[in-house]
Amino acid sequence: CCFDLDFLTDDLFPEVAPILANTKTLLEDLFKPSKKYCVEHEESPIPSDVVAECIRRGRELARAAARRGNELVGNGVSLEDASPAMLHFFSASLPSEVRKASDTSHEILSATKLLQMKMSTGSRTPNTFTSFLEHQGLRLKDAAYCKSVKVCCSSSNKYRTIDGTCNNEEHPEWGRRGAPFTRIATPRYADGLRLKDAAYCKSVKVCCSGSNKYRTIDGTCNNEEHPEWGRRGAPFTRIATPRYTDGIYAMPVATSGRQLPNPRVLSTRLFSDQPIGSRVLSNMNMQWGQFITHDLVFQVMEVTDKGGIQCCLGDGADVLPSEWLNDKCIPISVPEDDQFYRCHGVKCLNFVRSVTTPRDDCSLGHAEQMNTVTSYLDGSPIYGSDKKLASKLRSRSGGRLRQESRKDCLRGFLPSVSDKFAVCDLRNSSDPCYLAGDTRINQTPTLAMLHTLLLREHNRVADTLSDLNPLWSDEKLYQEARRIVIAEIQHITYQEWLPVNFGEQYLRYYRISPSTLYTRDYSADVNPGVINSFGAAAFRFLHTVISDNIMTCPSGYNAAYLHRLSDHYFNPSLLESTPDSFDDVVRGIIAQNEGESDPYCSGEITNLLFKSHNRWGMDLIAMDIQRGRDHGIASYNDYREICGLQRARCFQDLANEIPQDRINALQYLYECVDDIDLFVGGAMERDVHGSILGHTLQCIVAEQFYRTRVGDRYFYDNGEMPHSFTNGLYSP
Ligand code: HEM
Ligand SMILES: [Ca+2]
Repeated sequence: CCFDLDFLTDDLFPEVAPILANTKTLLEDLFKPSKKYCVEHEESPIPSDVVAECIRRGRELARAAARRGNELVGNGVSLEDASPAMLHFFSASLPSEVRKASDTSHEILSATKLLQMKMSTGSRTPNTFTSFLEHQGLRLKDAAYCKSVKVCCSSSNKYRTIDGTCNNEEHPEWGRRGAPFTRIATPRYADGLRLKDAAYCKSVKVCCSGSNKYRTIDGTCNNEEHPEWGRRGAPFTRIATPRYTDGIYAMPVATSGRQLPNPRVLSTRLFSDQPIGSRVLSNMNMQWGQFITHDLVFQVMEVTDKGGIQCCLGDGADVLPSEWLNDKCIPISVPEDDQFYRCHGVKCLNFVRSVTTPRDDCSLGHAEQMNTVTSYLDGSPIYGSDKKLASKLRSRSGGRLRQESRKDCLRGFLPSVSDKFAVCDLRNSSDPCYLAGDTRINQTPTLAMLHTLLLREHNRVADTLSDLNPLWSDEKLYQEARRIVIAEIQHITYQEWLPVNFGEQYLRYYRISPSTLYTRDYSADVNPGVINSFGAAAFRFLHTVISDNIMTCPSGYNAAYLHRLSDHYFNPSLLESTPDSFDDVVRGIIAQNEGESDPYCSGEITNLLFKSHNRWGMDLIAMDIQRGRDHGIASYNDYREICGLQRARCFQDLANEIPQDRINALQYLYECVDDIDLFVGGAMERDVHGSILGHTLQCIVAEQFYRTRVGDRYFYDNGEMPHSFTNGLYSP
């Protein structure tokens, strides 16, 4: 029963690294014949040396892929500044911690893939492999065995501690009483599924200080048992098994093994452009929705060391040939007969995979995408999700945030970014381009407007507090003002925005109804992390309510001017063209109705997204569909079941939730009812009573907002906690 690692041979390269296989020289060194390993029988746990070897080779493979990506950019395969594809990256570089986590996760994914190929040579199929792996993982996760050691040290450290902790400042747990013996050789245990090598992938360790009246900036230490929950950089949580073709990371295919329907075709056939306005909801409702989205979730795309990744020829005429294609590319191809793009000769839309991250315990397994902002509804777009940025945004006096003044304007504006031309699409160097706690800030003028209102609100509250408490420090004023502004955001969201959009009755049903009293709903068992299918599918349905135009109204509302959305992406100068402009935008967004929430979508976002100076842009709906696949989001049918509906065995079984004409369209486009993407199937459902969503998307959205509230120890209406608001803070 001996086997060797020769299974890692040339013919398997294309499966692990299809793109690298084209440049074989890179791989020759990686897969030299290796020494022999033995296993006793097929069902025994995986021998640790095999795991170690797969990890080593996976690491090399992932590093070779990253090197190749950089070389491609060095050879000129790169995106033009201010092109639609480049603007979609929001920022050309990612923070180093995000890059590092992404690199490690690719090493883990490649190792998992190699291991899968090894294990599949016996009775185990690729599909049973991941559940097998999970079982191994579970075994390792139980009991005290896997709790990572957390040691907190106080700053005064003149003397040794009694138990040996805090001697080494980087590793305060080294040498402590109760430490495991160290090894100088690999143990002969058959359990090595976790990547224990500290330098390679550290299980997440978070240290919390005792004083915790205020939230941390990065979301850590909210949950005292699991201080890592909800933090910036956490993996998204899943409520369904992912739909990857190989169970690990490969893009999903149809049940038949053929390609799933083309996302652009689904977008044009099912989400056509019909300007129907909502009868009740204003455009501010849309804007608030996007703002809280940015508070809860930000999945970023992979980049190279040198910037964004190019997947299509510069003019979109085709996909790049495979020898120039980065392995993180998943471009959307455009069919020849596309009504819009064919006029511009476009056959390829740039699209890149989301950054993945290791699981908190570094275990092997399928891909998890990273949320680069805090999962809590905590004003992170205003304050930032990391300490460095948060600090850059503060004025360091009176608890205020930095703001800039403008001639003839009473109120302040957001500060300016230093690299304006890199992140905005500007016509003149005097055009504004703002810095805030979130890099998506400049996407539209109305988003920047809401950010500005909240910045002004923070400074207004800080000034009021400072008048009332002249002895408070800058830090105290900042934290107290931040606490109040976060409470306002939570209150508006739960008390007003959710009921108006999703129906009071349903909020009661899902136990997230607003309340005017203190609550004691906090539950330390609820993980507030963002559910992958919420960000990558369900909440994106609200893209259908975006209007074609931004409206501005002069004071007195005696006129209304419309500005095409596609002329204003990444250029917020509409807010500053005259001293009255900002207020005109505020009046306009309140007076204008948002789009109806139905599967009709503005061409401004399905043909012209981030168009800048070009004649064509990207398609947001095609992106939403492709993103769901990139994240391995389970199918619509799986989610029907999870949300309590009958699983459909044929298209006609959808009739209770989806109107007949849409069933016909789905049947025309998809081969099998099990293939329907969650975003698409969910969007086709009839609204449930009082909501703008159908049953399945509503169920995911409601689950998320339940977790966001009940899993947040600092939620503003929690009573009887050390950090709770006192009653009547503002009473005279
Ligand atoms: C003019 C308005 C808007 C524009 C231009 C816009 C554009 C975008 C873009 C470009 C993405 C990233 C797509 C990707 O790479 O996968 C995105 C993601 C998303 N959008 Fe919007 N959006 C807008 C409004 C909204 C609104 C109103 C909502 C919901 C209320 C929303 C919810 C989302 C969600 C949940 C994501 C995923 C976020 C993430 O995972 O990072 N968006 N949007
Ligand atoms: Ca947040």
